[in-house]
Amino acid sequence: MITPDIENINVTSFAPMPTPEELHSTLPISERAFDTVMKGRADLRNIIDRKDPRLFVVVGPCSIHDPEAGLDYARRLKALQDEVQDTMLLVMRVYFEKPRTTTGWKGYINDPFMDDSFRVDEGMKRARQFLLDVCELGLPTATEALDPISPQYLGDLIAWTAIGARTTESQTHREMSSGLSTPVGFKNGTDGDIEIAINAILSAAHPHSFLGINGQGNVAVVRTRGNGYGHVVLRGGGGRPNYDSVSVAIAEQALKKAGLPANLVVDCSHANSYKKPELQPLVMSDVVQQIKHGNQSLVGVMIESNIVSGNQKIPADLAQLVYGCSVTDGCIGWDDTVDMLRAAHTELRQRPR
Ligand SMILES: O=C[C@H](O)[C@H](O)COP(=O)(O)O
Ligand SMILES: C=C(OP(=O)(O)O)C(=O)O
Repeated sequence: MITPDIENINVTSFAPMPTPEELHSTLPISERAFDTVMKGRADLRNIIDRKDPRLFVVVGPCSIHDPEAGLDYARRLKALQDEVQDTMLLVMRVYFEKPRTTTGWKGYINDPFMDDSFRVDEGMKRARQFLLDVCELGLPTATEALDPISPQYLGDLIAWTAIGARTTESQTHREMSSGLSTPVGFKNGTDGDIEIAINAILSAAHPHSFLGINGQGNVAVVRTRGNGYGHVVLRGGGGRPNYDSVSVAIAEQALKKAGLPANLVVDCSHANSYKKPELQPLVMSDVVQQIKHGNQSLVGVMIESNIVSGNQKIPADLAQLVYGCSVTDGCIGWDDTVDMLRAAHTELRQRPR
């Protein structure tokens, strides 16, 4: 029995959710989506294992808030993927869970109607539908795993996972990562600390036992195998970027010292571009030059991109929202995204093999 007056003093209610299995049976994975996810994960593992010389590119909106615009973006990206596929593997950034520095909209799962109604049940369903739609286009997806329960609902539709700068040091997220089915990129901390990401890789590579839920929605002790595909995502921090060749060499040395393979991803956004989206192409071009000059550790990049550049505040009247423009961090617009990726494609064709 839960005793009122002493327990859950600050909890106002518990709203029921469908179980992961119920949501899977409402929106089952299709054959095409299954193939996309399996191929996407295999391609990513092959890139990380150096069996595939391409660069993987996690590219897409800072967050999804309008599935129609998100799918419009996905169709454009799929066409671009077909064009650049011999040098790059494009994986769409499909971020539904936003970690906030203090408060703010926490993403499409938490508040899909953006009106503080917090219909997490509806958000999870719509998120799953969106992921299915993207995978059915043949485009693999990447997301940030923030809530440790969400992967039970959506994990079958994800090819690459990020653990964010604010949670890389969290044991809960390292445990969760040890059971994820995808390669996992651990961001360095917001202060620029890469040691926490290295410790996260070491921790997540081990088996863990921790509390979670199973497919039937029962509280369970989750026992994991350990995830051998953890890697560092350099996102800058503490007021300075860390994508330059010296920072990359420092990260390589730190990984070597920890006995880990030198696998690095550069996030062109966030502190690497001082949160100025228009600077992302400069970061990307620097990374591509490092690769062209023989760097062996850079396996991927991340780009925050949308149909329309910049970002917008969420207006009280949602009809005023600008179509295809971020409601969280600023993004580079579509035309610049195409230019940036085509330029990288041309350069990467000349990379040493
Ligand atoms: O990329 C996303 C943001 O940088 C992150 O969610 C933090 O956002 P905030 O500082 O606006 O809360
Ligand atoms: C929150 C994000 O990044 P970081 O964790 O690097 O701040 C993000 O990529 O949306």
